[in-house]
Amino acid sequence: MLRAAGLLKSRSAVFYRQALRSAIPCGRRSAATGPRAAPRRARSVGSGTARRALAGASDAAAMGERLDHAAMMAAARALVPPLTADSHKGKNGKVGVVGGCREYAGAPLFAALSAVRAGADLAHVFCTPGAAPVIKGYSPELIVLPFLPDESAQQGAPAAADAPLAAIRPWLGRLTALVVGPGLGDDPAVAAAAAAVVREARAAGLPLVVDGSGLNLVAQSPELVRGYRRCILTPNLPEFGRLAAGVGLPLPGPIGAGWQAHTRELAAAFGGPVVVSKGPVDVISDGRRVAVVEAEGSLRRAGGQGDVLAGSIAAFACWAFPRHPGSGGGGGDAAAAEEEAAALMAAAYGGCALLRAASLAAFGERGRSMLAGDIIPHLQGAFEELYEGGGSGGGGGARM
Ligand SMILES: NC(=O)C1=CN([C@@H]2O[C@H](COP(=O)(O)OP(=O)(O)OC[C@H]3O[C@@H](n4cnc5c(N)ncnc54)[C@H](OP(=O)(O)O)[C@@H]3O)[C@@H](O)[C@H]2O)[C@@H](O)CC1
Ligand SMILES: Nc1ncnc2c1ncn2[C@@H]1O[C@H](COP(=O)(O)OP(=O)(O)OP(=O)(O)O)[C@@H](O)[C@H]1O
Repeated sequence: MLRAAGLLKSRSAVFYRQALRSAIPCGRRSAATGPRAAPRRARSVGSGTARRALAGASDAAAMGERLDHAAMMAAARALVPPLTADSHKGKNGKVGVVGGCREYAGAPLFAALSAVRAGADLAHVFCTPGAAPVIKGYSPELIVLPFLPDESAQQGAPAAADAPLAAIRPWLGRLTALVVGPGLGDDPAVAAAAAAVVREARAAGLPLVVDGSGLNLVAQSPELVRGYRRCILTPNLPEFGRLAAGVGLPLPGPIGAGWQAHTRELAAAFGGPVVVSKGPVDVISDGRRVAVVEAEGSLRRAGGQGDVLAGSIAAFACWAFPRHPGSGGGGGDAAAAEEEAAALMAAAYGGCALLRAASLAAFGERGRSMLAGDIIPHLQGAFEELYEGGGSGGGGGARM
């Protein structure tokens, strides 16, 4: 048993190291790290395919100031708070997740657990009553607050927002980042409540990560986040298309990675938020600059990986704005705006690189059976390897 555990551990460590090497874009790898030391397993050799598929998306670099990988990783690393003996509970981040309904209880669970596994101290899930027992039953770690409207109650959308907001409002002031959308679903009353929470969070300057169904809200009402600098939108390709339609940005041809080449334009159309366009590579832009996360990840496309990413980014967002002073709104000091945008880009990049490294390790262990939940135990080793200079290699066989 112990031997088996040790074996798993050392095998995981190999994958973290592979992930670290592949986190360095191909063109720079030989200069920075020399040739790959370890042979790659047959099932994790997809990066060439991915990069070919991505030919269009990487052109995004030509459409804005391209930020360097090493600089982005250094910026992400600089956000990570040291673990110190005088720290108190909450100092390293309190993440809220607005999401979870009867259909989708897994998405907020993945996001919230990933946030705490990435290093935030506390995670709260604001969900519907139908989702709460499932989430709570799965993890005693999470603070589960069933304050979103009951989907079965058929309330009118506008009126329904008042009571949920009143219940959630006192908690918002304690949070350091908020994820909106994983598993939120499309019930109008739930959507209205979530929109009200976004407005309130924005008014308080709370960093937001908007994902999943939350992006549908933003596509329908772009003004919710337009001009808000402390916001990261994390669309997959269909969500990217809906956001583009929402702000009147034309996209060429059918859905595909080529759309990612328009990430900078989409971010510019929102005029504040950072956009993370997920796909074969992750393209990140604040509307001016572009960073492309090309690290190898998993070949599995099991559902929920975006939720793990949203939670991971939220942990970095907590560290980017520890006490969220200021408004994060438009106008004001240009230097402060620049600094906020850079911090948010670094948070997004840090989360994307982490998710890819942990996915690669989970894929190495589970192959075709890999699920989103298998990634979460690997956040530890991936994090240590990428951001703390040498990992435990842990994760194999651990629980979420
Ligand atoms: N366990 C849970 O609780 C989980 C809950 N989740 C939550 O569910 C909610 C709705 O999310 P969603 O995944 O159903 O909606 P969306 O992302 O619009 O996909 C719709 C369809 O678009 C397609 N498609 C997708 N990607 C594509 C691509 N790259 N390129 C091309 N096509 C692509 C694909 O359709 P297909 O092409 O296969 O017919 C896909 O089925 C949301 O709140 C989310 O957080 C999830 O997090 C999963 C785990
Ligand atoms: N074609 C791809 N090739 C390689 N990696 C990918 C590809 N598509 C997605 N990924 C990886 O998966 C991550 C999540 O992207 P995905 O498109 O699965 O999000 P999502 O659909 O929002 O997820 P969820 O199932 O949680 O809703 C990306 O950040 C990237 O690391």
